[in-house]
Amino acid sequence: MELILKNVSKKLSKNFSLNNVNFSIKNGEVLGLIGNNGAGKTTIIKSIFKEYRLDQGEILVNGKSISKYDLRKIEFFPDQNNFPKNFKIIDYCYHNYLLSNIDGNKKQFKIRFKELSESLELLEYKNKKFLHLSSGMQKRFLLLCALMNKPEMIICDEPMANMDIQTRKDFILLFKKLIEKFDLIVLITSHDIEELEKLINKVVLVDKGEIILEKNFNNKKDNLAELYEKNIRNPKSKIKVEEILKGY
Ligand SMILES: Nc1ncnc2c1ncn2[C@@H]1O[C@H](COP(=O)(O)OP(=O)(O)OP(=O)(O)O)[C@@H](O)[C@H]1O
Repeated sequence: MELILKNVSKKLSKNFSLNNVNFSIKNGEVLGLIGNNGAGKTTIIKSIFKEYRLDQGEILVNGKSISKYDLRKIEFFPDQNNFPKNFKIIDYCYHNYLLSNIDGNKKQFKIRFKELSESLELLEYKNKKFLHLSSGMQKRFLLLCALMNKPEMIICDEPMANMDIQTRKDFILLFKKLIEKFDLIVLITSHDIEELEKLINKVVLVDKGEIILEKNFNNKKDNLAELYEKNIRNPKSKIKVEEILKGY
């Protein structure tokens, strides 16, 4: 699969637009989409999932305009706050499975669920509710759910938010293994540059709604922090701390 964003533009407000966004991602690539808060990363992801009508440009899969069928092969790995935690894990996974796999049935679901939960060492927790699990374990289950439909691509927006240092390290290690095992294409956003470096082999820098760099990334040669500092326009903070604290 190859996903291409071609001259994508979308005005969200008078203060923010995506401007002529171009980049691509294909088999074998794990792409880190990096940028400051408000740079437009989530807007790009929402555009891929057709949440916005583009003002200009197109999103192509294997050379054709992205379709609902293509989107069934792309899984979104949700942010921690974006799913109902009162659900039993197995029920949440089943609902998720049915939503994105209209041909799926319970028997196939059970086989796949057992296989994945065994390899992720999660089988014994399947009847627990999300809210009774640690943050790290919730993420592992969300990964499991995302893998249920054998996606070709996974898109993750800040998957390591709210994780402590060790949980983040464990998550990256596990995710890396899963990417290799299932031959996944991955698009990931994260502000955790240090962990991200261990995962990605391509980097796209976005700044103020524009793509300012797209290049292959080699963890042994390249340094993400350097690339970021060199390329991203980093205006002085607009927040005047002394003024805010005046009177306290
Ligand atoms: N629906 C919307 N209508 C108007 N403006 C929006 C809307 N959604 C987001 N924005 C604005 O668009 C800009 C880009 O937001 P976006 O969420 O894409 O940034 P981001 O790079 O994902 O940031 P972060 O790292 O903080 O998650 C921000 O200024 C945001 O306030």
